[in-house]
Order: sequence, then C-alpha cells, then structure tokens
Amino acid sequence: MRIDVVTIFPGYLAPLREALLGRAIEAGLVELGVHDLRDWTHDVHQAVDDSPYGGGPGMVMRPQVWGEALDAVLGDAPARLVVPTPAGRPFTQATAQAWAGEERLVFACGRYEGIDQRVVDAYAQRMPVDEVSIGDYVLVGGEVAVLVMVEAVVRLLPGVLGNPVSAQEDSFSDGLLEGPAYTRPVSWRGLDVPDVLRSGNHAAIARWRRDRALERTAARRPDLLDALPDHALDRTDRAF
Ligand SMILES: Oc1ccccc1-c1ccno1
Repeated sequence: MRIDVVTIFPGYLAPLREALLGRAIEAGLVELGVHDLRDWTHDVHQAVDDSPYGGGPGMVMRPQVWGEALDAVLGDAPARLVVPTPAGRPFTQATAQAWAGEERLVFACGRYEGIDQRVVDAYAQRMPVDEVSIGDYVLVGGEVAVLVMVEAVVRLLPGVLGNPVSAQEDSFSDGLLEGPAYTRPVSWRGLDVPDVLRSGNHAAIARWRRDRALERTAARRPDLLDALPDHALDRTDRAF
C-alpha cells in the first residue's frame, strides 16, 4: 500500500515512521509520502487560506493550492482520497478494514475552517473521496486524525502485526468490545486473576471471555449490541 499525506505541518506526521508503522515501511509493506502543501503556493507569504464567502469566523483553505498539490501528488495512479473533517462520516473498524484493501490512500489534512468544498467535489468526479471523522469532537487540524486512521489501517495489512490473530480478535472484530485481559502475577495488590483463566478449560475460558465482552459492551456501548445481527448472538449471549 502507498500512503500520501498533504499537510501544512509535515512534522506532525513524523510518528508514522516510528515503531510498528516504521517497521512496516522499512519492510516495504507500506510506502509513505508526506508533502508540504505550501510547496504549491506561489506568493511570498505562501498563503494557503482566505476569508470565507458569506462571512463568518476563521479562514478557508484555498482550492487552487489544494488542486495543484493533489494533482501533483496523485499523478495518474488510482487512489482513494480521504479528507478528515468533524463533519465527516464516522471512521470505524469497518472503514479501516475496507481501506486496508486499497492500493493507495491520499490524505488531505485541512486546517482552519476546512478546505473549500470544491476540492472534494472536483476530485469526487474522478475517484473515491471519503470525508471522515474520528469522533464527535473538534481538533485544530486533520493531522492527528490521519495518524489515527493510518495506524488503524496499516496494522491490518498482512505481515505488519507479528501475530495476525490479534487483528482478527480486535475489539469490534465480532461487533463487541474486548473484555478484560490479565497477565502475571496471579495476585497483585490484593487483586487476583479470575480462576477460570488459569483452569486450562478452553471452552470455559472462551465462554467467560465472551460473557465479559458482552457485559462490557452492554454497559459501555449498547449501540453496538443493538447493531448486531440476530445470528451473531446465541441463547447464552441473550442473557445480556
Ligand atoms: O476537528 C477536525 C479538524 C480538521 C480535520 C479533522 C477534524 C476532525 C475531528 C474529528 N475527526 O476529524
């Protein structure tokens, strides 16, 4: 997979070259390009924004600059363009799974009051464009959202995680939140590891883990339970 990010703060994306993601890049599983939007300005101030038509607070990012940048970065290779925005569709594990199958993702990091809408509209005429939100809160720019989304996607690529089973047993992979996890010591500050996890009874352990996942999901994210298809819950599950 090739990932390109266009931003006015390239340094914000430095963490993408650390740890797991950095190793994926070194292993050739991912190619990463980070591009400074200001490289496509032509004025002495390197202006990337302007006042909003219709008035209102803040500034809007200029379509001309974005158009030149995206044309240059995209070239002729097919890609999915992703624009993080608080006004976007929710980015979920399902989104990450879908994007993990893409050959190429290009992220456009907006700041200020956002990017002139015509940029999305123009590129949507020739490629898939997703305006996505990572949550119901407002950030200063899209860079942090890109860090989140790139990590969620890249970890799903074959060969990136040491143990591919981890990704298969993620929270949300079966529509539920993951339950609690424990490791040594068996007793810590008067708190003990649940006996069943040390029983060696794999069926009982699997049941206990499912029950804790259902319990946690019912308590913290009842919306996920409501969204589960009927066949996803067996009779024992329905106790929650
Ligand atoms: O709040 C933002 C500002 C710019 C770009 C993206 C966001 C955002 C907020 C939540 N998800 O994305």
